[in-house]
Amino acid sequence: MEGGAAGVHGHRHVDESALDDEKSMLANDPGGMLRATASAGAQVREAAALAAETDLSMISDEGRPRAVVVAGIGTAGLTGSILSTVAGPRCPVPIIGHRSPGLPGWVGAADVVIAVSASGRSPEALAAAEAAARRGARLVAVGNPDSELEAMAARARAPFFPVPRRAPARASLWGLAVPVLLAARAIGLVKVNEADLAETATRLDADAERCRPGADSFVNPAKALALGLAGSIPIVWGSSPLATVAARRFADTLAANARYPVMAGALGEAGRGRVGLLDGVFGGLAESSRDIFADPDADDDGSAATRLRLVLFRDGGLNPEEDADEPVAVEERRADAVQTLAERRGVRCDVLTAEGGSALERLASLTAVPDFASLYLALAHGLDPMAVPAISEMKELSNPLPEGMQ
Ligand SMILES: O=P(O)(O)OC[C@H]1O[C@](O)(CO)[C@@H](O)[C@@H]1O
Repeated sequence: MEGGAAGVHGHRHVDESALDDEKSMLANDPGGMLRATASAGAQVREAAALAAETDLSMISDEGRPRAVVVAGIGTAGLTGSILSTVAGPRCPVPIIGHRSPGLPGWVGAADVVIAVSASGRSPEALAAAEAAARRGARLVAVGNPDSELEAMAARARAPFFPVPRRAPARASLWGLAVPVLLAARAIGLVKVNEADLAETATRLDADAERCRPGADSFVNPAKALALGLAGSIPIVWGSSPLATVAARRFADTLAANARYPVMAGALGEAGRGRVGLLDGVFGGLAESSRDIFADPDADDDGSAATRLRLVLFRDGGLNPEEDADEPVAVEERRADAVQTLAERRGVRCDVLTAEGGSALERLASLTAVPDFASLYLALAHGLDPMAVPAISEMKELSNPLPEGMQ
């Protein structure tokens, strides 16, 4: 049945066969989200090349700042979390993500502000750039060339990293994140080198190849992950700070692309509270009352059973001990423990384990497959993964009418 409001087309039940036909999948993705997501590796290379042409002496000459504020919302805001995790727990300068318009009151001339916006016009990034310039903070701007943000950076004589526009912003994660990292490198906060960038891009390319629309579900990890999640309430927990950034990204893309409600967070925190969900109505109770001979997708009344599905992002013990806040062995034991808990209660669990040497590559290894999975889940429900009318409707309803139209 077609459903939804405001021009949303889709169906509640998942159609697995929709993922078998490459041609119809591409037709159901008119905005080209599959293609844009496959460009992640290219985005890393392109951003690194464009960044090499940006003069950063203005921010690097003044040495180490008191703090770095990464200002932006949505995907742009996530770049602040990526910077924090790549800088690691030993970073000598606080890195603060700021997701509302303007800047915290304490930000001033001793600080660096990185304003990020894919469109170059989010009120959050623009107000932060404006406040940074007014308060004499060192400003760097990242986003759409020929935008208001670029003009603002030019007026403030601040470096600007152009990120060629790929709508929507969530399809530009890598194009936005790399300039933020390179700006932080210029002030000595991260050690990302050219080899890390090249290896990260290569890994993103290889994952895009494994997850390509033409690869069948039994060899395509993203289609398999999507079909496993179908009809469930996903819970996505990360075993380490880096894995938690990837978990939150998956929650963002599952919500925006596939319109699934997701709970995401750090396993350390969840283990002290939310892990109780595994026992509840959608967890152990749903599993223990399930008739094993019944259609796995149908309840007594014929409707789909709603159950939790745990997706565990593990850092794989690759975090160097001396760099970690807590011993890797503790993270690993906690991840093993939650898998055991899920197993004991019959809650299904997918595990994604990070691979690669650098923090950036490990993060990439935990985002590529899930990014594609969110698209396949949307397509299996007949949803256009790009168009989110609720966001425009929300903006329309919450923005004041222009002068003269009240
Ligand atoms: O990166 P931008 O263009 O500032 O947008 C911020 C956020 O707003 C949205 O465009 C929604 O309006 C998101 O897709 C995005 O992450």
